[in-house]
Amino acid sequence: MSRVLVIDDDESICLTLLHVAKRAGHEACYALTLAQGWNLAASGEFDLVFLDVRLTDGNGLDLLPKINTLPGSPEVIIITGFGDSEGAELAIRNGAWDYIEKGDSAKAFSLSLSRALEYREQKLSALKGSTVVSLKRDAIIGTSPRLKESLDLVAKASCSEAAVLITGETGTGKELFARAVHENSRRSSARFVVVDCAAMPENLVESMLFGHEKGAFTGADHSREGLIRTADRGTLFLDEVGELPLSIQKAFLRVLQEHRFRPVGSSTELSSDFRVVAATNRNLDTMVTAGSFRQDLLYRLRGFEIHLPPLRERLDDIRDLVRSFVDRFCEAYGIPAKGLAPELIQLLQSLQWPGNVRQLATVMEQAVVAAGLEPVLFSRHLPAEIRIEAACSSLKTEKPHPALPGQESSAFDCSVIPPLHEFRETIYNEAERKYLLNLMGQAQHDISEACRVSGLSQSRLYALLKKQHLTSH
Ligand SMILES: Nc1ncnc2c1ncn2[C@@H]1O[C@H](COP(=O)(O)OP(=O)(O)OP(=O)(O)O)[C@@H](O)[C@H]1O
Repeated sequence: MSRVLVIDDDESICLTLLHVAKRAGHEACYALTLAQGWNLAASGEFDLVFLDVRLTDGNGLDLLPKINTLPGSPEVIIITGFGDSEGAELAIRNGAWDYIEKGDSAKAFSLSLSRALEYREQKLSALKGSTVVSLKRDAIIGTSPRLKESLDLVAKASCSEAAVLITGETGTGKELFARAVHENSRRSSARFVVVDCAAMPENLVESMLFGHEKGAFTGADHSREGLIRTADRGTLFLDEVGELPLSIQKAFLRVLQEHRFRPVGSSTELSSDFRVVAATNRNLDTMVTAGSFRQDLLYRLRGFEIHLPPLRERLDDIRDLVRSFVDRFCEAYGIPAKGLAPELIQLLQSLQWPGNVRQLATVMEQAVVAAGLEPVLFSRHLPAEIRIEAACSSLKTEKPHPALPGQESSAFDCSVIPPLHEFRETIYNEAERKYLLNLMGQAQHDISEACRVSGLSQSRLYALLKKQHLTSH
């Protein structure tokens, strides 16, 4: 059960919201002035405040920053009258959870209330369960239980000297976590040396890792220190370790065991006190079975294994990640910080994210650019392909279910319902694009033929192709 406060000078609105909150099983009370409201809110006992904008004794938005600094930092939903939506957008930018209009139905009030309280519950339980408070993790964003399990392992691995293997899909943050292991270890003042095993030409891998003497091979004009030596007293990060050629795997295993190696063309052995952290998005066990990865090396690398979950399995983190990316890109583009509409977050949480956090960052950069100076980011600012994916995934979640007596069965039963005009526009656009692709394919890119088949004029056809970013040839 949560505690809800309504601050509004219209008593009928207060009573409606009180009823909505109580029916959902929460305790609720109301205040008809800002002064009274603040007195109640300052007790710090509320989880959620419904806050009107225009009250007889002042503007609700002026109270928002004060409410945000209260110890329990309750969620705030702004109640707006007709024509106040600009102020409401500003409110979201300043930390309000959502805004609702006075004319909205009680169902809309109750939906907004339950979403805000659900978010709050997750936020509080994530804070409570935080066992890794002492870990330096500045760049790693997220509080989901799945992410925290991985952070716990970082904390454990950082206290040890054992090798660490970080696994996970592309873009899940493997390099970020590898850096966190280094930064939290006793080696943090020495270097973190990245070896991109996928990007090293096979004939140079050995000399890049072990170094070489002058004249060791054609083109070796100078002797060069290898990356293993550079990582002395620090951490050697083998990114994409699954791509390491088999011949080098054998030599590297020996270095891992003895911490001694011989640069190419040298007769002297050198030593290096490095700690290895490796990462891969491949299944190394399968590679071992297939004979393309050495079992003994895998055994050696797996001192600690940290698996990073894909973003779709920790959707709770999306909000914080988006907040951080939007702030970062606004700063980079020199535009004022933006608020985030809850419907934007819900849409982002409905997607699969095959490129994980990296893909989310790219999408948010595009959205920030598209929104320009608008103060709040909405889903309409997202790139078209993302909105289409969301619309299609909501179509796929359609599940036939018998209608309850007196209730119509819903055509699109999905958790994220976009506004109808947005949904319609997305589907319409997708259909139009498919039509044009088929049309141009069938007409073999002959414009006159395409016009004949479609009944479109040339100028209209060109305009449509341009709109859909399709070429006419
Ligand atoms: N939890 C996170 N918090 C903040 N940023 C993150 C997080 N996870 C990943 N990123 C960002 O996403 C991008 C990709 O991360 P990173 O390069 O570490 O992924 P990766 O798993 O090593 O990817 P790949 O397998 O493709 O090399 C980086 O810009 C990184 O800063």
